[in-house]
Amino acid sequence: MITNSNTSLRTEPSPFVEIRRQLHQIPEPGYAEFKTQQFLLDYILTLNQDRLETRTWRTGILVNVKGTAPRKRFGYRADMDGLPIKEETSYAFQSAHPGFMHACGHDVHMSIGLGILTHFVQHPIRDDITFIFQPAEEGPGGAQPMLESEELQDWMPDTIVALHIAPEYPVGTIATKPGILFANTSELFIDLTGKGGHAAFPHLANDMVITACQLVAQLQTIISRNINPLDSAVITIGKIEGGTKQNIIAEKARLEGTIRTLSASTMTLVKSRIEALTAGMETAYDCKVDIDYGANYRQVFNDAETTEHFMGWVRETGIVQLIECTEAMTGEDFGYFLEKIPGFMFWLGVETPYGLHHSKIEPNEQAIDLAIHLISSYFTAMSDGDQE
Ligand SMILES: CC(=O)N[C@@H](CCC[C@H](N)C(=O)O)C(=O)O
Repeated sequence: MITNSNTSLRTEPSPFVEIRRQLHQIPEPGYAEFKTQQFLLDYILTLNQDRLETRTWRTGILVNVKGTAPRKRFGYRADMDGLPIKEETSYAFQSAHPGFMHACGHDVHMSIGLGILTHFVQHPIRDDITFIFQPAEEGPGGAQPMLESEELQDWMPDTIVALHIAPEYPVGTIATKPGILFANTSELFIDLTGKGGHAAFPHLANDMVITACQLVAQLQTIISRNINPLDSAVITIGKIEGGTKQNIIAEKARLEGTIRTLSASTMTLVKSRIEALTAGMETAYDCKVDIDYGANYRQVFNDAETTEHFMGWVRETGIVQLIECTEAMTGEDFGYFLEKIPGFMFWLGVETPYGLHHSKIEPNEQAIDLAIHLISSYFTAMSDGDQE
């Protein structure tokens, strides 16, 4: 049973740690966050509804907390989906969905969202706040269609904030910077079709396992030989599939990966090199290559004025220690929100030895209450600071 509490006066762990543990047990893929959506809706219904309005959009949720005399609107966005990873944590509250795991902290992001929401139900401010629980961040990307959705238009924030857990930073710290924080991304799916055959007669077939191996190695030469060493780009092939049996030459193979760049022009360059290399493979290995770039995300670009103001406020209040970080090659479809709405994303320190997308990641839960307090205090200060 979930109960809510006053987040500003808390001296012991809040119920939002327990909420995170419950969310952790029900990780679901993008646009299939049905249980997660229901869990969040059930919790929201436990709150006093006087100032609340709730809408659903696909498997996502929008909540409006009405201010007392609104002049503007703040926004907090949390992503909802899990990853296809078999969990290997030491938790007693492991995933109940075999083969799926919250290994990117979205359970933490959502529980923090509910904590901030609870705070403002209990301590309303002058201004309105939109809470955006967004599906499909890991793919195919819920941010862009949610931004364009009818449901969000009259609750569009004037300033928006999101956070992402950071295993490498201690609890009690956050890290951010004005400008680019996360990279441009593009998914990459390459299907190779050759000619299958008997393992003993390779000269009569075109083996797509061999072609796939060559291609994986060649793709890395784009990074090492085509990209200016002072620029940055990543190509990761995270999955290879090919063939049917050990003594059958593979007719088909498939590579699945992702491209990361710090500029749109470098993304164009990487894609044109992939196309040139694969055209060469078609000739060299007498096969057919089909490329699909899947979901593409814009860079996460923090608005300079809003971010610098937030960083100054964090230094002044000392609620957490601020680290001015460099950009990372992670991707986030929150970049679409930041393209339209001034705001920022920051890393939340949850110090843990295993990184994002690792089956053993165990974020330090003490960061949950701290983040609730930080964002609640920030929105309150921004709202109070504008009083005439
Ligand atoms: C924060 C984080 O880990 N985000 C994901 C976003 C994935 C975008 C897309 N599905 C892709 O793989 O390119 C990341 O992997 O950085």
